[in-house]
Amino acid sequence: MTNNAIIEVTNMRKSFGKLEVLKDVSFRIAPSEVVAVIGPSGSGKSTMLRSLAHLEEVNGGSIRIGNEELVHNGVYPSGGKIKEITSRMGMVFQHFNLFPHLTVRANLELAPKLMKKYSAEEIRSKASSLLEKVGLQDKGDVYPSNLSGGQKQRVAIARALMMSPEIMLFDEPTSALDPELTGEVLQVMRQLADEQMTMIVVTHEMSFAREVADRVMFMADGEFIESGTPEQLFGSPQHERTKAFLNRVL
Ligand SMILES: Nc1ncnc2c1ncn2[C@@H]1O[C@H](COP(=O)(O)OP(=O)(O)OP(=O)(O)O)[C@@H](O)[C@H]1O
Repeated sequence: MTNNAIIEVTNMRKSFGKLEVLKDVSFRIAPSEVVAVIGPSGSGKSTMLRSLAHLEEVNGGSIRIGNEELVHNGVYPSGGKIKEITSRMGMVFQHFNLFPHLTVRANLELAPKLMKKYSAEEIRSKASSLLEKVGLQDKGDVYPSNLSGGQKQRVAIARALMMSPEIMLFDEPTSALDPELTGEVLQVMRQLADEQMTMIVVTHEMSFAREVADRVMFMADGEFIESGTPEQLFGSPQHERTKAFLNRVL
């Protein structure tokens, strides 16, 4: 898998001051793979994901996206290279992060307009088809404050898809939602998985990890302790820490 991995992380380290949050993290993700990252609160899952999207800068290690290095042995490239690499990834956050002063449609259209990636007409038609894809074709003119949490998160997913990412990163996308609204978001994510989108999903949603992920990675104290298919990880976890965590959450 080394050569065809779409994401390759090698010896990634990240500290906040004296707090070592990621300790020598290495993993590879294959194209179209759906990986769920699970683990206790504070174990470094968000930091790992945010580092991939360059929302945090690591202190050491390398991150390769496709054939390009976002960071090599802790050193970042200069110029527009970073933006070019991170534009291949879309990210969805726990708290949606929509622009409150923009309509749903304007939220979708902002980044591609700024990046001048498509013509105005293409942007409009892409926004319409993505709103339809997430079941919100009638909400284009509405402001985020008038949407439910589940609807906001579906807008956030559509917005991330506007730039035609090759990889989608989800940071606990359903954690801020009322339980009855998680289903509609997970449904959209399942559809993306079915369409062969490469996805890394940090989640507390064990049913999603079990049913949709190709692979589940268990993180604790800034390290990946164990990784396997959902059957392996949930059925016969090998490490005591994985067992203890699953006993607590299942
Ligand atoms: N910007 C920051 N500055 C200082 N410390 C931080 C920062 N971001 C995260 N941390 C700390 O890093 C550790 C890991 O946080 P992180 O959010 O990555 O964990 P997590 O596994 O995603 O947790 P959760 O499941 O609760 O979201 C925590 O101790 C957190 O307080």
